[in-house]
Amino acid sequence: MELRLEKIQKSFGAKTVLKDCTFTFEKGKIYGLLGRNGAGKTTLFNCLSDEIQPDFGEAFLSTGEDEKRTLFPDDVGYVLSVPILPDFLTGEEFVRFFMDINQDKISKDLTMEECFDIVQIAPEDRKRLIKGYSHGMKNKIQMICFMIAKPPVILLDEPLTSFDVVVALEMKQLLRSMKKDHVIIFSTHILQLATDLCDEIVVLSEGHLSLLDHEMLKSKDFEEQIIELLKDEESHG
Ligand SMILES: Nc1ncnc2c1ncn2[C@@H]1O[C@H](COP(=O)(O)OP(=O)(O)OP(=O)(O)O)[C@@H](O)[C@H]1O
Repeated sequence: MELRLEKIQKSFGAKTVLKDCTFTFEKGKIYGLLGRNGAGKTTLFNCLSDEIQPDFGEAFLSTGEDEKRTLFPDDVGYVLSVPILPDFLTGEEFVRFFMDINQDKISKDLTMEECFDIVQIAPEDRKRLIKGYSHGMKNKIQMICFMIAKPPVILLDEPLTSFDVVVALEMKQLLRSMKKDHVIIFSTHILQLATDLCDEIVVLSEGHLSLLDHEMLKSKDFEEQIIELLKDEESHG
C-alpha cells in the first residue's frame, strides 16, 4: 500500500504555501516531515485529512501497480498537537464507545484492556475522566483509536515534543510496533527525533516535498547539512 500525492497545491489569498507536492509514501515506514516554521507542514496534513481542500491536486491510496483510489477522510488518522477528545467521559467509557462504533474493523482478539496495556495507561487512570488526562495520555488514547480503526495513513503533527522522556520513549516504541500496517508521517522540528525514529526524512521547502538521501542521514554533519538546506528559505511563520 502506498500513499501517493499528486501535484497538491494550496494558497491562502496571494500566498502560495504548497506549490506542487508530489510524493509517494510507502506502508511500513515512518516518515519525518521537516520544514521551517510556516513551510506548510500543517497545511499539507490538513489537506490530506480533509480539514481543508487543496486548490489543485489529489491524494490517492494505491494497493497495486494499476490500482489506486482517492484517499478518503476515514483513511487518515490525524494526531493534532493538541488532542481533541470528549472530556466528560472516562478513558474506558470513550474506548468502549469507540470500539462499539468500529465493530466491523476491530480484530476479534483485541480487548479494551489490551489496548490500555499496550499504550501503558494504568488501570486506575482508565476510570478517570479524560478531562484530567495529561497531553501525553490523551495522545495515547488517540493511538488506541488507531489500533481499533486501523486507518491506513497516520499523520502526527509535532507529537512527542511536549512529552516527558518516558512517555516519548513509549510513544516511539508504539509507533515502531504499528508501522508495518500503516503509512506514518510525523512533522517535527527535533532533528534528533527525526533521525532516531524515522526510516525516511522528507523536507518541505518552497512548497515542494523532497526525500533526503540516506547517505546524508548517516553522515556525521547531518545537522549542519539540514540547516544549510533549509536556511536559504525564508521563515514564513
Ligand atoms: N487558514 C489560513 N489562512 C491564511 N493563512 C494560513 C492559514 N493556514 C495557514 N496559513 C499560512 O500558511 C503558511 C503555512 O502554515 P503552516 O501552519 O502550514 O506551516 P507549518 O510548516 O506547519 O509551520 P510550523 O512549523 O510553524 O507549525 C503560514 O504562513 C501560515 O500563516
